[in-house]
Amino acid sequence: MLDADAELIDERIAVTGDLVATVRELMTAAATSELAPEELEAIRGELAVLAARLAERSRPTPLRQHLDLAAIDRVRAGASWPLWRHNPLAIPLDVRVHDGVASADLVPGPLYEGPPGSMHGGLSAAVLDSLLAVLAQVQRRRVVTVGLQVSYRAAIPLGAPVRLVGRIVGTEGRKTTAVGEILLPASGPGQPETVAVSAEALLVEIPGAPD
Ligand SMILES: CCCCCCCCCC(=O)SCCNC(=O)CCNC(=O)[C@H](O)C(C)(C)COP(=O)(O)OP(=O)(O)OC[C@H]1O[C@@H](n2cnc3c(N)ncnc32)[C@H](O)[C@@H]1OP(=O)(O)O
Repeated sequence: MLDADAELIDERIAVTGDLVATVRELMTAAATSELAPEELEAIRGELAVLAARLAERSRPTPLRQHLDLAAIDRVRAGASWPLWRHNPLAIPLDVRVHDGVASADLVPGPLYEGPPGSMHGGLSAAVLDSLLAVLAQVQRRRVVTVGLQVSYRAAIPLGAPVRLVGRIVGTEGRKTTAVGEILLPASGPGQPETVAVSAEALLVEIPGAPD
């Protein structure tokens, strides 16, 4: 690949990431705005123009950064992995892997609501699935999840920080078992974090290099 091509791809990845981050802000603002109906209708018209402009040239699926062998080496050296940066429907996570433990911080926003005021269980499952799949892939295995068992132990309030952690507990042939948790902050100094959600994933290696 020519240097100029690589620079263009890097620029597209960066600019699209920033664009999608702004779209996420827009999604929250649209869903929660209390402007007058006529103002909302005017804004909708402006946004429809922008949506059509973006769609003038498009790709079949979202842009994505590949967790390939080079990226895995960077993560193993301490870089975080910006998961789902380019898909506004998914929850973005900066995944770190240190001493075999994957972790990420998250503040559930208004769009993550399931039961009133707390996080949707399917979204909790999705973030843990993603975290554990990245962790397995950082072991240089290209994997998909074939099973995910989730236990909801405490509600996760919206707007407050939580911590995701995951680790691998077993590997047998093509199969990897990994466990993860979503932790609520400790209520005070010396207090433990509360496990709000725990999950166990079974991941199976599929042919091909990690990507
Ligand atoms: C950047 C990277 C990070 C990306 C983050 C996002 C990742 C999100 C992760 C996902 O959600 S992945 C999407 C959901 N998963 C799928 O779409 C997988 C669908 N399933 C398949 O495609 C096939 O089942 C699969 C290729 C995984 C396996 O089919 P194979 O024919 O190659 O293998 P086989 O069926 O022989 O299974 C291999 C082993 O896994 C076991 N296995 C397969 N499916 C299972 C299952 N459902 N439950 C329990 N065990 C299962 C199976 O018993 C066997 O065990 P043994 O080796 O001990 O015999």
